Amino acid sequence: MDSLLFSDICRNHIPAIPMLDFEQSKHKKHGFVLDNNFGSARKPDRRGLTITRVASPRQPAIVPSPDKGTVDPDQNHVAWTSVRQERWEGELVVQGEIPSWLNGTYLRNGPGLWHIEDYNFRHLFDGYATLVKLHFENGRLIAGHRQVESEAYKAAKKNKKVCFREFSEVPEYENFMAYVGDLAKLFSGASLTDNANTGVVKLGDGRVVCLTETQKGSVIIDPISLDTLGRFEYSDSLGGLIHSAHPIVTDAEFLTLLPDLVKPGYIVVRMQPGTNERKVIGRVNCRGGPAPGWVHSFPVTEHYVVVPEMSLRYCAQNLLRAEPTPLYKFEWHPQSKAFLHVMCKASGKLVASVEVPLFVTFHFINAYEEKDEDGRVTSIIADCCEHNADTTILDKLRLQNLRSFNGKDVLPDARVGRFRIPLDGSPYGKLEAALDPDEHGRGMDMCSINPSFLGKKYRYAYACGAQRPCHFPNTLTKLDFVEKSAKNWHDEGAVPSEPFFVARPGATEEDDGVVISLISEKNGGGYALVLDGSTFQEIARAKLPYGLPYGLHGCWVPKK
Ligand SMILES: CC1=C(/C=C/C(C)=C\C=C\C(C)=C\C=C\C=C(C)\C=C\C=O)C(C)(C)CCC1
Ligand SMILES: [Fe+2]
Repeated sequence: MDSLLFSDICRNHIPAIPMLDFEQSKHKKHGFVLDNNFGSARKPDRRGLTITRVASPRQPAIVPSPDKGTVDPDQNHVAWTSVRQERWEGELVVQGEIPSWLNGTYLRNGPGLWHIEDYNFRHLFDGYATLVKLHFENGRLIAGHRQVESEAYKAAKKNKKVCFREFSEVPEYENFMAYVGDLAKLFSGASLTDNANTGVVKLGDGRVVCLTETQKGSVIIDPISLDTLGRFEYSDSLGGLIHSAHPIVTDAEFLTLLPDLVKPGYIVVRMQPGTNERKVIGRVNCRGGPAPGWVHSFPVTEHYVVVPEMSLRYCAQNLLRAEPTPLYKFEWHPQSKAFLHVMCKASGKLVASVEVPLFVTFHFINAYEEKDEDGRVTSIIADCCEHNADTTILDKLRLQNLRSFNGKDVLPDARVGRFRIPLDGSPYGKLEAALDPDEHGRGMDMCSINPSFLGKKYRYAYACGAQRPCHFPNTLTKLDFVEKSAKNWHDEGAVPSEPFFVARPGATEEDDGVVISLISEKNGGGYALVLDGSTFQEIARAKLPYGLPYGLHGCWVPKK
């Protein structure tokens, strides 16, 4: 990716008028009618009421409703409202000061379009991938967003309906034979989605890839224009349908897990920069069953890969079903227990496999090796955003729940779950909270660390916490595992996305850098936020011309 002068980017950038918006295509989507300057949008609410919502922050988005007084904006929070047009780009006015050393692009991926025609999706994870960028250069900020042109998204636009199996949504079948035909395609993975809506990574060779949990949902994008360049085709013959949505990516390597749904286990693979070929490091056989546990993410240390075997296990039948079950593609098998397996990166040898207390996590934070006075590795510490072994968090992420906050404190408790895995042959590992969950309001997910401390003993992590009452993580929090304390940032009624840490070039202190997040405001607006990584105080913000839907994970593409 050639470095562009800021002036080039500004010159080439799309004028702040939507290039192509869902509303101006020949079919109205949900009746949105968007004028050209983001000034307003009118949307029939679920009761057919036409709400005129003004994007201007000066006017409240609360509007009269015939049946129950004012409609609280939380009923239509912009975080849970589909992105309003397909793409946009423009320079933002910065309040405060962006550090002059912050030069590069923060990309954030997420499921930002939750309807096709008049059909609303069921779950947060069903949305079509919406890629957002914040390009920082010499204290200035260009923002933009664009839909990722997956086959699933293009087919949905063309056929005006869901055509591939998403997280909870599956295509409607004309008849039983069509359903049978789709089952056959499912075994080949053809009917599973490639809607790469979960994360985005910059490979060591500079290619930028959007990801989801299907292997086919690996899509190469241009980090400047946000164009979809094509599918990332793996050139090996490892096969399988699923992989971890959070590979471990450094300039030197790419590690991921391929769950084996046939013979329950995990294949640990490595891909070198500049290639598309994954090579097997080793294999872990599951100790529980009937299927592998969900591996949305996993941690590594300097020398080991930690393979989590959660009791929330894939369910092949649920992958086939026409209707979702309460746990979607998964089943909860507490009697099958939970395990952590430790594999040596160099040899692929299994060096430990311990039973641990039941846990539910999407996101591991980091892991590191503990050594004795002779430098021998005695145990491994692995930290995760742990939901107290409670699977109801998946239901809380249904869009109906996210869009109907009534002020009750319904967000299930979560904590930093710290595993201690002994490497002395002991059969059991420990799990406890790394700090008092009340330090971060007992909300915990969507985490990041200083990437220089990946796999190493670390002191700080950044995540989303909770200021209660709430129904979704609504704070940004900086966790200090030495002081066992947290600093919290909160904007009343706003929904912040993952706090992403970017280290200051040349920094030696772990928290010397900034934390970037995109905030969806209660009034329907949105802004980019930059916090100081050390003080966790706000140093800059820049309002977006329109509110953005919630997003999941990002990456940093430094300016060369
Ligand atoms: C899981 C499978 C699929 C889809 C996965 C997708 C699209 C995304 C998963 C995203 C996750 C797990 C995000 C977690 C976010 C957690 C949050 C915000 C927690 C907040 C709580 O406090 C496929 C692609 C359908 C294939 C089958 C498996
Ligand atoms: Fe994730």
